[in-house]
Amino acid sequence: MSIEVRNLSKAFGSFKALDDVSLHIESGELVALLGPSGCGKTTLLRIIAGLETPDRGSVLFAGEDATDVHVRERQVGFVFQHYALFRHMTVFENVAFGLRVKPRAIRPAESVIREKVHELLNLVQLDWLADRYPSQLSGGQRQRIALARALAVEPRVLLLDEPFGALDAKVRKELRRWLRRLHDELHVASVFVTHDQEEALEVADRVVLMNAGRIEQVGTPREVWERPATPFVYGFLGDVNQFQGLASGGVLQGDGFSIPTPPQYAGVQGARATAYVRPHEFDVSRPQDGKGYDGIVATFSRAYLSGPSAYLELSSPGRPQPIEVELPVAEFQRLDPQQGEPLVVRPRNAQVFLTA
Ligand SMILES: Nc1ncnc2c1ncn2[C@@H]1O[C@H](COP(=O)(O)OP(=O)(O)OP(=O)(O)O)[C@@H](O)[C@H]1O
Repeated sequence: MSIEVRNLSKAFGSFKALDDVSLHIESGELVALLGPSGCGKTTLLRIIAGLETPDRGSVLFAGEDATDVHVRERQVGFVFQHYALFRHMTVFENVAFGLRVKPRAIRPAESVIREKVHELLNLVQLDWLADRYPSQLSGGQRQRIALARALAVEPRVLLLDEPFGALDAKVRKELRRWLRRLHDELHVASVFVTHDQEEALEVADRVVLMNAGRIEQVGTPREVWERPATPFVYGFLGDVNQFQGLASGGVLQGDGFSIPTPPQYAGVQGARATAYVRPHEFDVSRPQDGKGYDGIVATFSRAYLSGPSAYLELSSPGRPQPIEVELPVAEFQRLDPQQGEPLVVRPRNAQVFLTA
């Protein structure tokens, strides 16, 4: 079932937690809400769930207005980071809970409940833990049981708020791949909140980048990574170097470099602009005596190797931040820079935004 939110706004006192947010999520899509702490991700999820009422705007499920539908009738399944299982109930009883509390008229027979719970426990691959209590499970197992419990009532949409946030990095990685496979089997619309960009880019069909109550960009992981729409998205998704300059006639002229500006800035004359360059988007060489060079002269300070890459830090006069460069290890070894040595770095690729 598809989810649509239209022009949602929500304020807490004078603080705008959501400011005119619109979004469409297709049935079968797994969408990540990604952004820094406090940007409104959870508020958006809670409004979709029906746990929070918007000041303005509407929520539609399968094209029908659900804004005033009570949380119990929305058929949403949700899993929160600290959504504790019932401690006094076994795993089996936890998963069965949502079915057992249904009104008598629509409550399934005991035999149907048993079958359904075992089916769900098999789905999350933990049927062998049915008789245990939550305190006898690992954190990852608890989250998978919480998910099984959310799925028991056959939700039309699945909402997950940092479901793996409290777990260590290795377990998180396993669980998010597992979530992807599970989502593909279930084919519901799923929305999960995260502030971990790697998690969002790896798992989601589309990523919604949020900042200060607004959506900055919506796109596939590749689109948002390769073509960030705003400086905020650039800075949020991975490391990036910034270079100030003046944009005129289709070119950003900076200190020692020039970079073409996007077509929409072709007519701009003498506007202040910033170029965003990822660490792997530089060529690095030694300045050659007597020749002019096209590039930024910077002093090599240090480097470390990690996997196939070398990460270099260079300083340049007038720049408070070092320039961060990533080179293939073999190239770094060929160059073999010495500490304090001047090098020339040249952006191969950059995205330019006018500076407000
Ligand atoms: N019930 C509330 N009363 C007052 N302020 C609230 C309430 N709920 C949320 N806020 C504020 O609204 C803003 C958005 O909160 P929200 O929980 O949606 O952010 P988030 O992006 O999910 O953040 P995090 O990643 O830290 O969970 C925050 O500044 C928060 O303090």
